[in-house]
Amino acid sequence: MFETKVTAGTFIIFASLAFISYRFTSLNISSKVLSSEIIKLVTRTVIMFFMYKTYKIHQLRQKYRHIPGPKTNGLLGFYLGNIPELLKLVKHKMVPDILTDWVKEYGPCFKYQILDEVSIFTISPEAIKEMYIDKNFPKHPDIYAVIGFPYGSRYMGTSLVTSLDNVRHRHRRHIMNPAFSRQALNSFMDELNAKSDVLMNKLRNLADGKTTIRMLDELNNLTLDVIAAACFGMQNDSITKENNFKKFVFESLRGLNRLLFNPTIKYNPFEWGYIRRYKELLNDLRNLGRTQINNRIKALQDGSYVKDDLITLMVKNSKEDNIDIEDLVDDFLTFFVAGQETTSNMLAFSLLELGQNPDVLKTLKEEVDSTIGSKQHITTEDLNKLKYLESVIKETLRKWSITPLINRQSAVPIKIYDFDIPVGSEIQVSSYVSGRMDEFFPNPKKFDPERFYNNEGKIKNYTYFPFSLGPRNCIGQNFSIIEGKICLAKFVQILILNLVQNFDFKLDPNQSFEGVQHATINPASGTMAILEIRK
Ligand code: HEM
Repeated sequence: MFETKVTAGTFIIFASLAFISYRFTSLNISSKVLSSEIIKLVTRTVIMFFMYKTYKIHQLRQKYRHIPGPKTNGLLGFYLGNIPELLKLVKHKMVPDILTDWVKEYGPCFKYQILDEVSIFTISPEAIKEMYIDKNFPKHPDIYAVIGFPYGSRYMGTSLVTSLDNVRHRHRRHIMNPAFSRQALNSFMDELNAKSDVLMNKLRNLADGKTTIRMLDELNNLTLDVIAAACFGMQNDSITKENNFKKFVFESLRGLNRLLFNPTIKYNPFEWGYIRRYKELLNDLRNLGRTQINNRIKALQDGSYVKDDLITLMVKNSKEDNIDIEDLVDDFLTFFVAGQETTSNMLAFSLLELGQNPDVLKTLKEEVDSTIGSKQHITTEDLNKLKYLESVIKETLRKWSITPLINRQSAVPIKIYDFDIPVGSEIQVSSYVSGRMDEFFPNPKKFDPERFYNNEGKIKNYTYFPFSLGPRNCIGQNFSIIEGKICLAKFVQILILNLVQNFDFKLDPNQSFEGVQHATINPASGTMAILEIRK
């Protein structure tokens, strides 16, 4: 949002300067007169721009004055909105924690202002249903334009996540859905087991009761390899080796996070070198994606054996759907951005909670021992029986919903509680915030998987939506739950027949047990754990 404003302002000033210089150069006027005239015109342009903005902000504030929200402070607050207090607050808290506090202070539907934009935030289950399911409001352009084209370079482009056109989205989603069907998920079980085994083997060598392991790093490698193999038929082995693909994916996410949290970075000349390198990196990453897609196109043309996986579906349907290779690269990258870090953070938070809640860990181990014992290849049937494990994962996503915020733009007028919401408003919701409301989840700071265990009717609808809702919900949600269950089951499992055993673990007490916000919410210290072979 902020970024768009700065870009528009800069553009207007540069365009005026270019126009003025052109006019005077063509009239052949002396440089002294030219500079004083330029100064006058620039001053007039700036004043007019400023007056125009003042009028627009005044109108905007009038439009939303009936909705409560944090007050803005004086004249500066009129123009900047709530930026000054937000900048103070984010030093100590994540944005979703600030929003949680604001719900308590201003009620379940409130507004806040950032420059000349007002955002509405709500936890209303009825409004969430209306926006995400009944009316399927489109995504709001601000944030998705940045993640589609960070620093003006194509990254996720106009992919399944970033597409603002619901009709186009429906079409593409329809093509990709079969790659995540029940049958398809069954076919991933070999890869999921195999990749988790590689990680467990690596961890066994580090499980000496002394070495502190940053679990998030290890889990990041696992989730990268799993998506690469299951969706795109790539065998990278990032768990045990460094490789360019891993480097490019992780670096590209880091650059995106920097931009999201500091939109002014691209106006800082000291950062231009970094931005140039970042753009080259995106280019290299897209080249790798393009090669992968071209290989599959060729294999299909040659009649070679190919798996009926996501990349095959994408390629096969691209011709008739008028999708070009760059669109395919957008989606290729999107699956890594959307599915890799999210799942590894979910797993790292699960371990962080299990390490702090020994009773939960004990119950989980008992379930894993009694359900799969020392079986090494976990099947779908095994997973279906691991209900407590599933509750552990669901509760992790309640307390630590990985996506901090999602938003929609109201396409028609709606009412949230007693407030009329004007058409075109940006409306934000957050499963993190709803998940921390006492009225929906009593004692919300407590990690309690029982909330989800045999949970028929226990959870109020539309108060828990870590994978979003409706036609634009997460296509990979079942995939990530299965992946999480296999990985956690193997982590705590005792394997007797092969004489290899997995882990007991304790958390390094000298770490933060809080979250930190990037594009996703991560455990602040990355879940530092010391492993021992399970006795
Ligand atoms: C714990 C893990 C995950 C969480 C918490 C999560 C969360 C979400 C959320 C909240 C959205 C909606 C985003 C929005 O409205 O902007 C989303 C969309 C999406 N996710 Fe996930 N996700 C996870 C795992 C995955 C995995 C494993 C994959 C792929 C293998 C994946 C692929 C996608 C895609 C492609 C979309 C866009 C769907 C569409 O608009 O049709 N996600 N995810």
